[in-house]
Formats: sequence, C-alpha cells, structure tokens
Amino acid sequence: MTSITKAACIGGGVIGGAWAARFALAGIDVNIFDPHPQAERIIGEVMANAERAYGMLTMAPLPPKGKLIFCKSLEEAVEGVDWIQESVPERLELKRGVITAIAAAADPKALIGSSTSGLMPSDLQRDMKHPERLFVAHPYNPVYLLPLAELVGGEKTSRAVLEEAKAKLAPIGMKGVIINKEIEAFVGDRLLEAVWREGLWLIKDDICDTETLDDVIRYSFGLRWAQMGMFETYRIAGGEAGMRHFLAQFGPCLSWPWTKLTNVVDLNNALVEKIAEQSDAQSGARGIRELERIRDQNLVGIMHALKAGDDGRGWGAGKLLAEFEEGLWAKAGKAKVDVSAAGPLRLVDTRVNAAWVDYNGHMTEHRYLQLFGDTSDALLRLIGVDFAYVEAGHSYYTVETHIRHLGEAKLGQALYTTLQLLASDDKRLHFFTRIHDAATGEVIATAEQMMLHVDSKAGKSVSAPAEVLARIAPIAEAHTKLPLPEGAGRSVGQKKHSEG
Ligand SMILES: NC(=O)C1=CN([C@@H]2O[C@H](COP(=O)(O)OP(=O)(O)OC[C@H]3O[C@@H](n4cnc5c(N)ncnc54)[C@H](O)[C@@H]3O)[C@@H](O)[C@H]2O)C=CC1
Ligand SMILES: C[N+](C)(C)CC(=O)CC(=O)[O-]
Repeated sequence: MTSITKAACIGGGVIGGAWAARFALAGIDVNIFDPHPQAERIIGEVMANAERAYGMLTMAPLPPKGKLIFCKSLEEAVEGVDWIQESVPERLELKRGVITAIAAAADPKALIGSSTSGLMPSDLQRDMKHPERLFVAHPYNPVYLLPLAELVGGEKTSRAVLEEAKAKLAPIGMKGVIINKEIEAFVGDRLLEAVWREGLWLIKDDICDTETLDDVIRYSFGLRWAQMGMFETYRIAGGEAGMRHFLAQFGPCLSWPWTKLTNVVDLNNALVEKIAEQSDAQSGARGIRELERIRDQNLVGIMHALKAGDDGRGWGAGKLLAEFEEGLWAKAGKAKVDVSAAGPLRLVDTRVNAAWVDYNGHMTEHRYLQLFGDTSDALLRLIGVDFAYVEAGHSYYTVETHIRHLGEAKLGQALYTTLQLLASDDKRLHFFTRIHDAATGEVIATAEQMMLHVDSKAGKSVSAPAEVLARIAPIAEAHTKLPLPEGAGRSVGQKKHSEG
C-alpha cells in the first residue's frame, strides 16, 4: 500500500500540529494525542494558517479535508492507523518511553516515524516491539509547506520500511530522502547547527546584531540555497573551471581563521538576554501567528517561482509541487460536469486568497487572468487535453483574450467560474467565461477568449484529433441554443480622442 490511510500524531506542538495539518490537507484523518490542556486550540490555529497557506499554494483540487480527532490516550490514538508520527519534546528517555508505548499498542505493521531533530534511531528503538518499523522522519518547520523529511534508520530498522515510508510521503506532497548512515542531527541539523553556532559567536562578540545577521542571510546566500543548495551553487562559483577550481581557490581558507565552529559558545544568561532583546527589537512588533503567516506567504511565493523555473519544467521544491498537483488532478479525475446541460459549464470553485489581493484591497488584475486560465484548463481536461496529451506533443494555446471588470472581489470571497462555448471548429475554441460571486451569483468579470489547437513541437496550428472533437461536439450542440452573452464581441469601449 503506497498511501497513508489513517495517521496518528503523538505530540501536537509546533511540529506535531503541523504534521497533523499536512495529513489532514492531504485528505487523511488524523488521531491526535497531546496532554497539553490547550492542544485543541493550538492545533486549530496551526490548521487555520495551514489552510490559508494551501489556498495560496495551489489551485489543484485538494481532497476533502481529513478529520482531526483528539484522543484521550496514546493507545486510543494509535489504534487502526498505518502511520504514527511521534513529535514529543526532544528528550531521549521521554521519546523512548513514548515510542515503546506506541509499539505496544499499535498494529505491528504500522509505520512509526519520529520527528526527532537529532537523536539516534537505534537509541529510540531499543525497547520496542517490532523495532524494524521505527525510523526518523525529520521534517522542517512549517511541515505543512516545507516538503522534506530526512528518513533515517537505526540498527534494527528494515530498509524496506524506509522505502515504504518514502513512497507514502510522495502522495502528501513530501520528498523523503533516505540518509545512508545514522548520525546525531542527521544532515540538515548538522548544517544548521554549524551556521547557528557561528551566528551565536557573531552576536556575542558584537560583530553584528540579530537583524544584520538575518539580513546577510536573506539578501544573499539564503536566496541561493532555496534553489540550488550548496554544492551546485559552488560549482557555478568556480566559473568555467567548475568545482575543481573552486576547491583549489577556497580550500586553503579552511585552515585560515574563518570560523569559531570548534569552540562552543557559552549560552549564559547574559548572551540569552542579549539575543532575546535584539530579537524583540527586530521582530517583537508582530505576534508569532502573524510572523508565521508572513513566512508562509513568502515560502509559497518562492515555491511558485521555483515551479516556473527551468523554463517552466519546474526546479527543486517547485518541481515537487508541480508533481504533487498532477497527483491531485489525477485523483480528482475529470470534472463531474454535465457537458450537454442547457447552460454554461461551471468549472472552477475558489476563494480569493491573501496573495491575490493588491494595494487597493481587492483581487489584483493578473489573478483574474489566472482564474480565466484555470477555467480554460478545466475545459481542456474535460475534452481530454490533459498532462499526458500535452506531453505527447499537442495542446491548445490561447491567442486572444478580452477581460472586462464589472465588480470587485475581496479577500476570502468565494468565487466560481462558468464557461460558454461561442464557436468551435477543428482548430479553434472560442468561448466566454464569467467569474461569479459564489454567494449572489453576480458576475464580477468576464473574458472572451480564442484558443488554437497546436502541434507544440512543430510550433504551428493543426486540427485536433477526432476523439477531442467528439468531446467538444455535445458542448457545442448544447451551447448553440444559448443566447449570446451580454458583452460578447465587445472591443475596449473607450471613445477615441478623434471622436470627441
Ligand atoms: N520546532 C522545530 O523547529 C522542530 C522540531 N522538531 C522536533 O519535533 C519534536 C517536537 O518539537 P516541537 O513540536 O518543537 O515541541 P513542542 O514543545 O512545540 O511540542 C511538543 C508537544 O508534545 C506534547 N507532549 C509532551 N509529552 C507528551 C506525551 N507523553 N505524549 C504526547 N504528547 C506529549 C506537549 O504537550 C507539546 O504540545 C522534537 O523532537 C523536535 O526536535 C523537528 C523539526 C523542527
Ligand atoms: C532547531 N531545530 C533543531 C529544531 C530545527 C530543526 O530540526 C529543523 C528546522 O525546521 O529547522
């Protein structure tokens, strides 16, 4: 079985709560056990931010949201689930005890992932029944957006379990990377710890304050890391001579005094206060949930940029997002639309999200075009022009669009689109799309568009194949009976100066 049918989160704090959101937004019911008296409120707030982030992240059809079920005991939570994610505080004795209790109560075949940031899986699995199904699944905050989980096995973990875990993460939009050998802190936290340690020295020694340090990261190598990591970036830094030249030039710096890494800074009260005060001055004006929302919106923007990378083929986390969306479209199947109904086709239901709103406080103009584009994509899928069709070398390209703005769409407003085919032949689709306010049905924008069927490799228009034309036919037949929509055939209506 390569997908998770039901999950459990043991521990629902920063990380457990965000795992729960990741599972639920992928349509998986989640049992949660966390004795914290406010666990339900906290996870509810994390879930609200996660839903807001997904609203910005994707237009692909998310499955119906999985249920969050708060359980009274660990034993109740792990019953009948096939993935258990442990996210209790980072203390070996506590984690080992919790994992041993999970193993005693759970189905022997259920996978058990630990969110530990650095404890060795061999230490965690020491006392458990069926230790072969315990592994580290180390995520990154926020788990519902950042897609990586480092998968690390202990001495008793089976390799097949790691492969199974990797396969099960893919449908929830995550990339599982299997780490060859277990070491404390794995790969990501080894790197982060090194940077953090150096950062603490820089603050302690008054070289810079926390804000300057963060600026140095976010305006420079932080941008590079999101898209190419370390070694691919440094290969380019070696110029045409590549990595060997880079290593020859910068290798000697390793023995110069460029780091204090081998010394551990004394994180005494004075240093804690210094960092906390600088951090308050830097970011204290905003609450944590507000900072989370800003972070999430930025992360979504970065992932969208990466999705368009490599000439639209997608790059890194953006390519993974595109693959996740393909899976969602495939699972949703073709839109359940009655193509011969005597009315325009209702094709997209959506909501105005935060990233769509401009300085006027309403949906910004290019998002209208996006919504019209999503609607024509939905029409194309309906007539069989899907990813496989495009990959095989044919598609429809938009050659003309006329948009009219008739009303406003505000943040959070529910919208739907309808499409009426005005004319079609073996190469052309000429249609009229309306964006409606979902509450009133009022039309707030329209677009008249023409699409041409193309041989994308040859770069020229060609007739669509018979099977596509056959799917267009019932729509065309139903829509010829409809009156021409108000506004169809209009040009931009402003009088010319010469007309007075
Ligand atoms: N915060 C972060 O940035 C990251 C944390 N992690 C790892 O995730 C794990 C959890 O860390 P956070 O979520 O940050 O901590 P947290 O303190 O926010 O959450 C821990 C939760 O566990 C609950 N808990 C305590 N004992 C429990 C028990 N016996 N059974 C069930 N729940 C229990 C607490 O009530 C709390 O809600 C740690 O292993 C940490 O290293 C991993 C990646 C990033
Ligand atoms: C600080 N940390 C060790 C808990 C960080 C992580 O484990 C991963 C992350 O999200 O940075």
